[in-house]
Amino acid sequence: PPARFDIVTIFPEYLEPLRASLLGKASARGLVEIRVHNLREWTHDVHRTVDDAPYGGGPGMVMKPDVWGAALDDVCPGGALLVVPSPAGRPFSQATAQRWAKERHLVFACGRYEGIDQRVIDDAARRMRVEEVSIGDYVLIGGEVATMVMIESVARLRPGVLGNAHSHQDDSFSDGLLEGPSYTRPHSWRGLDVPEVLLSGDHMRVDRWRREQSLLRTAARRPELLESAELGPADHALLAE
Ligand SMILES: Nc1ccccc1-c1cnco1
Repeated sequence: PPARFDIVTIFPEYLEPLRASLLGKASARGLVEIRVHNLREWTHDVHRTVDDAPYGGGPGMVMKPDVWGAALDDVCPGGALLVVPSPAGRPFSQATAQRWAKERHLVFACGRYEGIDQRVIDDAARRMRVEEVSIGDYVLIGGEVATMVMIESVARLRPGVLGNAHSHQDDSFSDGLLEGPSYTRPHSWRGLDVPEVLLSGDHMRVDRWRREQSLLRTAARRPELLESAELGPADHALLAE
């Protein structure tokens, strides 16, 4: 049965890229089902108002509870998992993607930066699971781009979506270290040569070199990952150099 992704947004055109390329093909093949809903369909007034000034004052606008409540009543049957992208959310990670890949039905509520009236989330939590999630510590205009990031990382884990090209150990994060440098032909390009170890045909040597590159890159760019990675004595010796 296809995994279903429903997205509620005031910028439906923002989600068009999900119809293109890989995910477009996957949905054409019935592996996933992506449906985009325009929040304004649930507005009550002639101006199709979706937000209003915040109680307590302050900058920006807050999205109206009655409009969102009507939309989620229609879009979220019982049993769906409601995802609310938010800068104040719990951090999204590959572990989150793995967990969500098991879900039949995910609904994404795309709100603006100042947020959605809290009662929408409190009311939804009475009848479904709700997760407020951040994709990183930077400010976006709304939740649409975060939603595309999360849908891509979840959909690619669904069987058949990536064809057999999908490497099952998950890229950079399989052993907790960053992926090192990659090379392909030609072996010399603009005066830059591929490290000769990779042309040696000595697989033990190649594997060891790749491990060293991952360790050095992780130490340089993401030292905090080293604490949770499984390092052997050779790894510690290299990092102590
Ligand atoms: N900045 C935002 C504004 C609106 C909705 C989500 C976000 C967000 C999600 N992850 C980081 O930021």
